[in-house]
Amino acid sequence: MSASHTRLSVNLNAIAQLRNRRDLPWPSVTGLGAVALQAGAHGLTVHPRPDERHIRRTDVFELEAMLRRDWAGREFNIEGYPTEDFLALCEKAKPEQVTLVPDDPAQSTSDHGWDTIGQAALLRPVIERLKRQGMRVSLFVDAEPRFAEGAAALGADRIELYTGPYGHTFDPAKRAPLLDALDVTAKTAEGLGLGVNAGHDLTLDNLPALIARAPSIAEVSIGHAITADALLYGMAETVRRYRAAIGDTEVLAV
Ligand SMILES: CC(=O)[C@@H](O)[C@H](O)COP(=O)(O)O
Ligand SMILES: NCC(=O)COP(=O)(O)O
Repeated sequence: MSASHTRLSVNLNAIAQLRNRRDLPWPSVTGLGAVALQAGAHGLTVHPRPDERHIRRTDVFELEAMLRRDWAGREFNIEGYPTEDFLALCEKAKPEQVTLVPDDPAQSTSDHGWDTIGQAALLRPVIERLKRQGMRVSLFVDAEPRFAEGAAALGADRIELYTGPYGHTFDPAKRAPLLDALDVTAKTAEGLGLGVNAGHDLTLDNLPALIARAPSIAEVSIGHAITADALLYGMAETVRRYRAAIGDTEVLAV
């Protein structure tokens, strides 16, 4: 199998949510992040929401310090809605990538992408502000080519394809048109010079068909299913299984 283009970023939200059940420091967000990196995850992703239901500001800075200290070459990806607080957090943590997500604070999870055309006035100055400070900017979008076109016009570096509808579909026949939409949006983005990430409800079951259809996807960020599988197989073995599912055979320095 030829080396994959796709890399895995492990989202630690669910680990943090489990930790927050008690006033105790375990399961350790940094500890399990380190296990994931040791097993070859290309990076770590967090989505610090305003209510700190899972990832806390303190987690962000502990992870940033650990990555900078111990994991040269691995990436930190911070996701969130561009409030002033969120932008200030990113400017302090300086992750390699910021993924902007149009979530309302009351949402239970991310369930749609940006209207990169209708919300251009909000997004453009934010993208410029983050890029000026050396952070790569990715915009979370639904699988519609027009949103990739809007992201390119705004000067974003990447899009992240919202794969929730695909992840919620288990019938291969019903998955086909969803894969078509993801593929055409990815190809539209690439044709405009954008990188393509993907995420939300990706699993060991649905990843191979997605990567086979859109092999140019640069990064998949996965948290919910990886955490569920880690309860069965352990984090290290789970990361190895997800890397195999995306065809990532790169030998990384540890
Ligand atoms: C943007 C996205 O789809 C996910 O990365 C998001 O982080 C999920 O958030 P919760 O973990 O809070 O459901
Ligand atoms: N951007 C998607 C992500 O980071 C994790 O989403 P999920 O795997 O928890 O659904």
